[in-house]
Amino acid sequence: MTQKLSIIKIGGNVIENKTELSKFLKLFADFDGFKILVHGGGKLATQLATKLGIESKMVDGRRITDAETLEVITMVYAGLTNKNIVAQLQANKCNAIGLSGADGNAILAHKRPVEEIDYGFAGDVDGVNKKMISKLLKADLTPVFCAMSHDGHGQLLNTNADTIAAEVAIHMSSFYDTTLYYCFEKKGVLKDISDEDSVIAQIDNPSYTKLLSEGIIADGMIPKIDNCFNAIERGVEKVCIGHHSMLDSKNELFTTITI
Ligand SMILES: Nc1ncnc2c1ncn2[C@@H]1O[C@H](COP(=O)(O)OP(=O)(O)O)[C@@H](O)[C@H]1O
Ligand SMILES: CC(=O)N[C@@H](CCC(=O)OP(=O)(O)O)C(=O)O
Repeated sequence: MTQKLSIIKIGGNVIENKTELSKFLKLFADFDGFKILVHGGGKLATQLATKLGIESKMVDGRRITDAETLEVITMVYAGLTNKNIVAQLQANKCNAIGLSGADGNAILAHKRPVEEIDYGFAGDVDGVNKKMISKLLKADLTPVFCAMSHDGHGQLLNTNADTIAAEVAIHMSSFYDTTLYYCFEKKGVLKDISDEDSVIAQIDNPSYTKLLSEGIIADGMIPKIDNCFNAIERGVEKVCIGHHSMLDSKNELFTTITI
């Protein structure tokens, strides 16, 4: 029987809130089975960039990553955020190991070609070192990935954390039955953004098209759901979007994405 693996992504609004982050990390540490954590941290990067006098530019939810911005995000994602999360997981008796995509050649990418927009040092994923990651899991280590990949020629690249989570889940699904969880500050995909309890239980391709045309799904939720469909279409068993308390088995209110 194929073993189960959970890939869990935690969003930037939770990372910024110390109390909520610590609640989430406790749930994550107690979560049964093989697991991998992927974290964002875009908001913290924007805050540090502002303090340093560097303007942050986003296009369609993606950061334009020039050389200075790459330095900031490396400090924030692979440094401060990743190491704080790992230390807190260790305090919860979860033997976490923090990784960027360069560590152990975990996530290989290429710099996004310049078309209408030059995203700078933004990476599109080409491959995931599933053998290395599997060895870590079997050694009882829990990988914690930040939103960074590399090109194999010495260049670090910025890759959206939702995409890192989907790509890791897709590649690991040749070894494991994988479930991908997108955890954030809301209870799921909402029918009415002002009503926290209006969670849509299931979204498939036709209902997604309708929700998009009605403007119910917008902003950062669009690339998130695109990543969900990509994952389901490429071998991931199950994809859920929900509150960061979703890892509590008592919590049954969240959104499931199906084809
Ligand atoms: N229908 C919807 N239901 C829930 N959130 C939505 C919806 N439409 C847009 N959003 C927005 O999408 C955001 C989540 O996307 P994003 O900020 O990229 O997530 P993350 O915090 O995981 O990085 C929510 O904070 C919310 O403002
Ligand atoms: C290319 C790109 O846009 N990368 C993202 C990576 C961080 C991220 O995805 O963080 P959240 O999950 O908290 O949004 C960025 O720099 O904002």
